[in-house]
Amino acid sequence: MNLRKKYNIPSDAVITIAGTVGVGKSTMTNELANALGFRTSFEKVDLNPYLDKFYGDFNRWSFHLQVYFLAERFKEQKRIFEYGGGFIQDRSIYEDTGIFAKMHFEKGTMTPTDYDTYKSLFEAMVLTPYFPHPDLLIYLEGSFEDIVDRIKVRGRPMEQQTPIEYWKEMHERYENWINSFNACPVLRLNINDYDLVQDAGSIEPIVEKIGNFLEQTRKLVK
Ligand SMILES: Nc1ncnc2c1ncn2[C@@H]1O[C@H](COP(=O)(O)OP(=O)(O)O)[C@@H](O)[C@H]1O
Ligand SMILES: Nc1ncnc2c1ncn2[C@H]1C[C@H](O)[C@@H](COP(=O)(O)O)O1
Repeated sequence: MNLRKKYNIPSDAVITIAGTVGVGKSTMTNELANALGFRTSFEKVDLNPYLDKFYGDFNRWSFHLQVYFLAERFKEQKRIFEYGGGFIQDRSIYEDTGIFAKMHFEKGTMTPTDYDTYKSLFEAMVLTPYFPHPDLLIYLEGSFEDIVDRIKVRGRPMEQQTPIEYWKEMHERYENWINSFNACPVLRLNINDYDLVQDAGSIEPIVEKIGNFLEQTRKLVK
């Protein structure tokens, strides 16, 4: 039986997968979309013209990269809106501003003027009808050691050359960020509690959790 129907997940739901670099968002996006018969919305890392340059020189490229990501996510958001939902989205727009832009500004690798410009652009774009909040944000969490191992195994060259302190800082910021995030309902999943790579069957308990969670949030809204 179709897992979406079995667990009563609306066909127009929009579910965003959040979490630090390497935690397993893309893998989860693919598996969940397959299980639910949903479309996917991915970050296109290979086609990003700034990402490599950014890792080589944060000061020079952080503003360009944030503006590029913002434009890409806005286009994706519009696509999701036009299809009428039924999407799994790899990373939320909230992380761009709440984690990345903020971190680069606070560490001094984005100037205050650039950060202000970015924030006003973000606010102007997000406050449009194309930006309904997702029905659910799934937050993937795990130990710093496990996540760094995954970054190493995946082996993107630009990420291998990045000092480990960068990933540590990001891991800590994510924990703080999610604890105060309230733009939409959040379901937290620990990466030690499932294994989508070795065990294909581990997606069903996750879908069941999502179904139960959405049902609870529907009751709260009524
Ligand atoms: N459940 C899992 N168990 C083991 N390895 C995983 C799991 N999920 C993802 N991985 C591996 O971890 C690495 C990062 O996963 P990915 O989905 O690309 O993360 P993200 O999109 O969050 O950066 C990949 O090499 C992927 O195969
Ligand atoms: N908003 C962003 N600013 C800087 N870097 C970013 C941003 N969004 C994604 N990234 C980087 C981090 C990774 O190197 C790649 C892809 O992210 P992943 O978590 O592996 O999907 O882009």
